[in-house]
Amino acid sequence: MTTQTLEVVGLTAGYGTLTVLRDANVTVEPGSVVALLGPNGAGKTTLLRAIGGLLTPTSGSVRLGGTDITGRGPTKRAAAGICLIPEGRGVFPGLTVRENLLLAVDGPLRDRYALAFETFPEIGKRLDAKAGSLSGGQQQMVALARAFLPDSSIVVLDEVSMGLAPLVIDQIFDALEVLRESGKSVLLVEQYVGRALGCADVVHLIDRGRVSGPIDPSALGEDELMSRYLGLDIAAG
Ligand SMILES: Nc1ncnc2c1ncn2[C@@H]1O[C@H](COP(=O)(O)OP(=O)(O)OP(=O)(O)O)[C@@H](O)[C@H]1O
Repeated sequence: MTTQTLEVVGLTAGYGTLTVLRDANVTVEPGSVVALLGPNGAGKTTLLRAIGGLLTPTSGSVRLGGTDITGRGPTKRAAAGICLIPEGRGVFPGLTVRENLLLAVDGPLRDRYALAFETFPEIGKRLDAKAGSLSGGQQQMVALARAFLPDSSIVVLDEVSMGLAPLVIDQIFDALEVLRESGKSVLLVEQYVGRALGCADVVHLIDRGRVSGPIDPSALGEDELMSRYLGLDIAAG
């Protein structure tokens, strides 16, 4: 599947009468990694949910390859290539790894998940284990496996490193490079600012629902980023 440009244009969204996100503009170019950084409650998850079609905005649009997809639900967006990996381990602990993986595909598991198994060999070896018996890191790899499917072209990740040991976080960030190298684009929300700056081509800051314009992370060090825009209690991983 060819990766297309994802555009969030003038998006305002919230919950009931609460407006969380105001006039957000974010563009994810094909093959690029875009990081969205900001404090707790700023609206990061809300933006990702609106991109995934889980939340209907009050105004603005989401466009894929120039086509307005704002009115499409999550299933159609997934079919169009948008792969949302939500916060928390998105696995069913009582099902085996194989059963978890089969939820997202038809057809032979080994073919469809070839890139995922190459990237995370331990999950390919544990297909018959209950997902709940795996370590937290391995469960996150199972949750992430969908991102490696050939039909996932834009991968949207909400705090994938949450609660994981530093070595596992290294593995996950190496895996993001694999995604990029395979031609996919990545939009990620990440609490570890240093890690996000290390892999992102473009950064957007978000504070109280306001999203900054695109920032070139190489032009801005982590300290400057933190002090100029955030002033947050964010751990530098
Ligand atoms: N389902 C909901 N109903 C009502 N308010 C919500 C709901 N989900 C989130 N909110 C509120 O919207 C605001 C933004 O939440 P959101 O989860 O988008 O922030 P975030 O930047 O992802 O924060 P965190 O880092 O804590 O996940 C918060 O004030 C939150 O309380």
